Formats: sequence, structure tokens, C-alpha cells
Amino acid sequence: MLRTRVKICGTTTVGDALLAAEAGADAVGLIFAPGSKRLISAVQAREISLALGPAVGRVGVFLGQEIDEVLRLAEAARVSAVQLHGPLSSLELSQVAGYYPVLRVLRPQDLAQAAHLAWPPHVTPMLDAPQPGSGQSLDWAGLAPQVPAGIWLAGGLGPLNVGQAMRALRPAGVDAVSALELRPGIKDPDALRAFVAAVRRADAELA
Ligand SMILES: O=C(O)c1ccccc1NCC(=O)[C@H](O)[C@H](O)COP(=O)(O)O
Repeated sequence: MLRTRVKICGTTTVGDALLAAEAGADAVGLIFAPGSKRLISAVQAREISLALGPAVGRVGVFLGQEIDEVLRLAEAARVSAVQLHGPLSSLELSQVAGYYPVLRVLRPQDLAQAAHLAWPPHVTPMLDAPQPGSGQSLDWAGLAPQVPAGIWLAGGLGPLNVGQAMRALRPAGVDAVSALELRPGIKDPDALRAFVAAVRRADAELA
């Protein structure tokens, strides 16, 4: 059966990371983007990485940062993958992908141009709303003709709508933050568990 990967983004504490793991998430997102309400230090992120053990992915999230800074923070935090938002040359993308698997974030307006791109090895595209972490959802059905197979999906996903999004786009992975929080950076355990359960129900339905 197809198993859609689940990433719980904006995780800032060991307790919330373990909650995500226990709920069945495949990865947590650790945000290093300047100005984020869910910003985490490399030291806090490393504590989370070590506490999670070998089986759960830790994705370092970056926006518009220099490649040297991305690689420095990723190494210090012991992440297993990185997620890159913002402008980036194909050379920069390949450089980072030489060290870490990359989720390369695209906005809806980038899809047409991205259709002509050959992704470097170890890069997976991820569709997100123009304002990351804002809880804004996308017109999944309208975007379906432009969305390539194997893409990951974010943008306003939560327990109540992730099944609908999965039916429309069949993403390889889904990612959420705003709908799973009590307040920025702090998870709502019920919403988080309900999100993972909704993904698994949709997987079973789509099998
Ligand atoms: O969440 C943030 O604060 C953030 C800030 C800057 C860059 C990325 C950020 N989040 C990245 C994510 O992967 C979010 O989970 C994704 O944008 C979906 O967010 P939401 O629509 O709130 O579920």
C-alpha cells in the first residue's frame, strides 16, 4: 500500500518531537529561517535530533540563507535532510544536495517553469503556499494538471482537509504546521495525532 510520508514542521521541543514520532510521523521540521515564529537554535535542534533516534527524519528548514550557513547549521543540528525556500541557483541546489537530501520548495507560480527542469539527484520538489507557515491552503484540484508525480505537499494542511488534498494530488509526502499548533512553535497533541491518522485513512482509501 502507498504510504504517504508525513512531516510535522516547526517542531521546537523534544517533547513535541517525541509526540510526533509516537503519532507515526516520518519526520519533523526544524526551522532555521530568520524571523520565523518557530525559529530554533542549532543546539535545541541537535537535542531533538539525538532524542528522536535513528528512525525519524529531521529536516532543517531554510529561507534565503547563504549555502555556507545552511551547511553549517545542518551539520550542527545533525539533520538528516534540508528544505530550501526562496531563490536559489541550480548550482547552489546541487551543492547542498551533495551533502543532504533536499526538499526544494516551489510556489504555485513556480510550477510552470519547474515543469521544464531536470532536478539534480537527491532533490525532491515540494509545493507550498507563497507565504510558508501561514496556514494558507492551495487550490489543489486547480493545480493538479501542473503538479508532477512524486511531489511533496504543504500549505494549510490539517486533519480536516489533508484527505481531500491527497485525493486531488496524490503527493508522496505531506507537511503541516499551523493547523497542528496551540500557539506558534507549540503543538496541539490532538490535532497532530488526528493529522497523522487522517493521512493513514486516506492512504488506505487510495490503495
Ligand atoms: O513555518 C514557518 O514559520 C516557516 C517560516 C519560514 C520558512 C518556512 C516555514 N515553514 C515551513 C514549512 O514547511 C511549513 O510547514 C509549510 O510552509 C506549511 O505551513 P502551514 O501552511 O502553516 O501548514
